[in-house]
Amino acid sequence: MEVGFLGLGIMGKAMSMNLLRHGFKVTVWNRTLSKCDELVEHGASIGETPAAVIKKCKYTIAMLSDPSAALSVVFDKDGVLEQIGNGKGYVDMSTVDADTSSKISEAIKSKGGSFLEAPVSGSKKPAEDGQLVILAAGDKALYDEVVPAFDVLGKKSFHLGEVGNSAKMKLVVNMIMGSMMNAFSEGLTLAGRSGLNPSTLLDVLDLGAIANPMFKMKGPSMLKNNYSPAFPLKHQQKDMRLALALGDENAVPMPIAAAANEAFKKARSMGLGDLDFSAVHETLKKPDHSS
Ligand SMILES: NC(=O)C1=CN([C@@H]2O[C@H](COP(=O)(O)OP(=O)(O)OC[C@H]3O[C@@H](n4cnc5c(N)ncnc54)[C@H](OP(=O)(O)O)[C@@H]3O)[C@@H](O)[C@H]2O)C=CC1
Ligand SMILES: O=CC(=O)O
Repeated sequence: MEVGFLGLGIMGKAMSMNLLRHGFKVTVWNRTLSKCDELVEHGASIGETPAAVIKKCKYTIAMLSDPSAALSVVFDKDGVLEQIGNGKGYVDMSTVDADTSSKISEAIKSKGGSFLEAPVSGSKKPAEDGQLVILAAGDKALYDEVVPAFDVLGKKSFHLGEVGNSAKMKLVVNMIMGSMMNAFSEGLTLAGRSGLNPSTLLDVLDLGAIANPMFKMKGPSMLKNNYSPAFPLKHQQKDMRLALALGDENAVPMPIAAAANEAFKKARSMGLGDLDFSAVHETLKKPDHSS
């Protein structure tokens, strides 16, 4: 199967590498074109523009940072819309809001193409290991056609109905995750400041009802102040912001998510946006008055 891939950030690189490893022919494009080189070494071809990739491939996947990137790659000059048409499918796996996804869907369909939104749960490691959870919605025939690619990228795929449903599902999931990360950071900090060993807290948490892979994976590196990015904090804050807007639309009070969003904003203001989202832990540390 031949696929195009737009966006080779943390996720896109891992996902397209995975497709190559499983025998897919992959044509890649990235805004910073030099990031294509490593994929080319592993057998990928390069498309000079999103339009060139769409022209070449029957199916194209996108994995871009945010709504503005997702829209730009479709609507701007040399974008997806210039070459999409009958018989071509576009699958946007970026995390965006339902409105953005619907705009893209309508534009693609108006040109005769078919569209799926398919954001994913799971981070850098699950992307490398083909263990993502794929939340697809939109054209069911396209979904059925790209299942072989989803089977390589993920451990489970859902088709959630009409476009917008997957965007919403993904935002709900990440709203919960961002709130949990803040509670976890506060717990680690409180343990340390009140004279407990935070490592022992990790062991205790892992044995009880609130044990989860995120605490287990992130806890030890957070205690070492290691925030090497798997899921960049700026993207988690974008997801909190979009989830809060969804809450606003639906008149759902979300005081915990709102507080978590403020903490992620504070972290961004401290210059931590490109680090892992667990770096929100740093917002709780005492200022250093030593200098
Ligand atoms: N990392 C993770 O754990 C997960 C991330 N996600 C979601 O997946 C998406 C990608 O995340 P991730 O790979 O981590 O992000 P990165 O920041 O690593 O990569 C972002 C990608 O978007 C591209 N991009 C940004 N702005 C534009 C633009 N205006 N036009 C064209 N391309 C642009 C970047 O290109 P360039 O290289 O030129 O900057 C890069 O390819 C996000 O929506 C994120 O929320 C979902 C699940 C897990
Ligand atoms: O969106 C991030 C994730 O880990 O899922």
